[in-house]
Amino acid sequence: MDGVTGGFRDGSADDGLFSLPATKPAPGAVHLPGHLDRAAQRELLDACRAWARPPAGLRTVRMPGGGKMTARQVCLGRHWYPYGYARTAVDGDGAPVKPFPEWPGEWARRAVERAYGEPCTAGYDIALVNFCGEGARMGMHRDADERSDAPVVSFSLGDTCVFRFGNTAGRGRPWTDVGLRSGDAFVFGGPSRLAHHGVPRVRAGTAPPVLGLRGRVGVTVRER
Ligand SMILES: O=C(O)CCC(=O)C(=O)O
Ligand SMILES: [Fe+2]
Repeated sequence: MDGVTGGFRDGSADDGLFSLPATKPAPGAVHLPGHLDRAAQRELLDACRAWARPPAGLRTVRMPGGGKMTARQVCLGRHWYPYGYARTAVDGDGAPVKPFPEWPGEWARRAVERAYGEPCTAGYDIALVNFCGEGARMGMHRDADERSDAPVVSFSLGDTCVFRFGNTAGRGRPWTDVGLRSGDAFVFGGPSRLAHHGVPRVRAGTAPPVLGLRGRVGVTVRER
């Protein structure tokens, strides 16, 4: 058993919009289960499939220590590399990064408004799309390369993952393991904006069959 908050529910059920309660694993961190309905999930996944194509498409990220990230990534708006943002895929094919369309920013603002119950005017302009195939994971890290303190919004598609949400002091405990299912949103801002987080596990085969996706896609929307 993983120590997953609230347990895992049947990934084949379509719970519809807003049917499950939001939870707050840390101050400023809000999990919104079932935030995107199936139609929105398909729309976002179709867009991710297009964004993943070259030029400046899905790539393997090499870390300065010599390791490789097991999640593969494509960026919109600005290209993230360890550790900064560039206008071109500096550690990929060198092509200009694809533009960040207005709509994922609008989706992110809506998620923040629902999470915090107040208007959000953040000028979202970057998305990092991470694809976790078989066995991929993401180590504990902070999203610290943005100048803005606007909340980060993560949208989940495909297989359910364990999202480990920790603290600002370091990579270790205390943390809370949250099961993120396809369609969930997770907002972290305010005192949790620079909290460590990671994806220690993806549960293979739990994606909604209608998406036709093997693995998990996480889309994080940020303001530079
Ligand atoms: O996939 C997610 O939900 C989070 C990904 C993440 O932490 C990141 O892109 O920095
Ligand atoms: Fe992150």
